[in-house]
Amino acid sequence: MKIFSAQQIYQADKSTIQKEQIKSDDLMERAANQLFEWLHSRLRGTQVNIQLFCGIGNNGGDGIALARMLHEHGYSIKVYVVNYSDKRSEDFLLNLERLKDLKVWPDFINKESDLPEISPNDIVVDAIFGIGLNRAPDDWVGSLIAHINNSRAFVLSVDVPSGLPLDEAPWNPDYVIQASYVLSFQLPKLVFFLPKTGVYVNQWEVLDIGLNPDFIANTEADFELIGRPEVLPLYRPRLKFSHKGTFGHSLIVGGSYGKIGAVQLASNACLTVGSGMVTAFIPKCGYDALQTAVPEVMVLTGSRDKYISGIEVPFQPTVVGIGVGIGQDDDTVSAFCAFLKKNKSPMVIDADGLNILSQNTEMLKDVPEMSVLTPHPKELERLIGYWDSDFEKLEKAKAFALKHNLVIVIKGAHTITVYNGKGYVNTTGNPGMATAGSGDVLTGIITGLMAQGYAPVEAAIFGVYLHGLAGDMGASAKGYEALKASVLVEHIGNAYAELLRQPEVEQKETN
Ligand SMILES: NC(=O)C1=CN([C@@H]2O[C@H](COP(=O)(O)OP(=O)(O)OC[C@H]3O[C@@H](n4cnc5c(N)ncnc54)[C@H](O)[C@@H]3O)[C@@H](O)[C@H]2O)[C@@H](O)CC1
Ligand SMILES: Nc1ncnc2c1ncn2[C@@H]1O[C@H](COP(=O)(O)OP(=O)(O)O)[C@@H](O)[C@H]1O
Ligand SMILES: [K+]
Repeated sequence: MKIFSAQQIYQADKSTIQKEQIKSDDLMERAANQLFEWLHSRLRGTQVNIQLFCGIGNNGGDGIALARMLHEHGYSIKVYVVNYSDKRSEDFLLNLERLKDLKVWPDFINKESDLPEISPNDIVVDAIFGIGLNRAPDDWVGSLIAHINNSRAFVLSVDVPSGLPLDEAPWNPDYVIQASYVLSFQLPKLVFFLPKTGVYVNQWEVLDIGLNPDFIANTEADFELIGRPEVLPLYRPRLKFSHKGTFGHSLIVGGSYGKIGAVQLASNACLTVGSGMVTAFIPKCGYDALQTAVPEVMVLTGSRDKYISGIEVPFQPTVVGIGVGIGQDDDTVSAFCAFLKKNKSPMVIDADGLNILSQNTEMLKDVPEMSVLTPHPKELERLIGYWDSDFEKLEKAKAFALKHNLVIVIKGAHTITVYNGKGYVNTTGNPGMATAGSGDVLTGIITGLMAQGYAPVEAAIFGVYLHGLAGDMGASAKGYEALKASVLVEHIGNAYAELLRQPEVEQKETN
């Protein structure tokens, strides 16, 4: 699903109005109808107090129109107009008149007003600011927002949590609605998925208000949300007469004394995701352990006992995954540097492999184009420098990826794969995956997919999704706390099965 900027959403609104020859308040009516249906189908007339806080723009207009529909269906409502500006939108004013026609009189909240009482049992509808927010809310509006947040009521935000700008960090983190649920129009917003702004969104859902589908299809978006529909077409089915050579020979280079497990996890994941063959290159100390732990993986060792030195392999791997548990010993840095100069295979680079690159930036020119780098935020910062906001982070990562023609996988709750000026936002995974070694598993997965012929950016997008799905299935079986990285590997097969599962309706039809 595409993720549009605020500007693109306004253009989509405009093109819909033109194409369908409707008025902008018709679109607002549609939006409010969708909001109403969502709420009504859940409440089914339950007598709960619904307090609607409406701004004076179109987001407020949505709230006022929703208030009318709730009132007409007998709900107990209280409407407040948050009067933060005298530049009221036409559709807001139109809907305010329609509400007054029903003899519903909103209270106006101004600078001087007392904050209304909100019970934890109330439902709050937050329609103060939408995507038009372009400067810091006044302090009195911020205080109202903080008051709503402190009420412990269920807060339903219209389109976006009020106070959250779409393209920069909030001016004051306390002046943003902490939404229990966000009903967002047509397309999800990038801020829902970024670490600093996603915290304001507990749950979200998109409401289809029928914006011009041609416009959406033909407009290039900087970001895309990656769910099952986006991932399924990337899957490469296995053919009957294929053999292990068809699915590539992966080389995993890594490990050091005390960190051989990282290679075990990565090579096991690489094999489990379907690489035809996997060879691990490790320091001598790990030989017995790795051969015992994963007998299917072939093992080569360097000349030193505890660290990798002189990476010599007697074959040309299809793909190389390098860096997990590798450390930063001087010999290892030299070995990595020499290996980069002679290596001809595409690469996946992780962990200390990335840290070595950050400290020896001249090595970057030898990294094969289209390689996949998989940094967590700290590793990314070492690579591209400090950022002030998630938005700056993404811009810098995009520029770095473009400059070196690389794929960068920024790991996190919503891992974002950046390539060729675009960002692909993952939707699978859970906090149980915040555990040692889960990144090593991802390195193995992406390497193993590239070995099977997935293009690097596809391997990254598909791999991140599958890794998260394995995490979700692992968490269902074990719970968050007990989810270890090895459990992720165990669930790779289930994740494939889940991805390829026929939807239930189709199954019924074929039975
Ligand atoms: N345009 C359309 O056709 C549709 C718009 N819809 C709604 O319209 C919203 C956007 O509406 P608007 O563009 O009116 O913007 P908002 O309702 O988000 O904001 C209202 C206005 O306040 C001003 N403003 C921004 N920051 C402020 C601040 N800190 N203090 C005081 N004033 C400030 C801006 O000039 C802005 O236009 C969407 O989020 C959505 O809820 C929906 O009704 C669907 C259809
Ligand atoms: N809260 C979370 N929700 C979803 N996925 C997470 C979360 N925390 C971590 N992950 C995932 O777990 C992996 C952690 O990788 P990394 O930080 O490299 O760990 P390690 O170095 O221990 O292997 C990443 O793929 C990341 O996306
Ligand atoms: K809102």
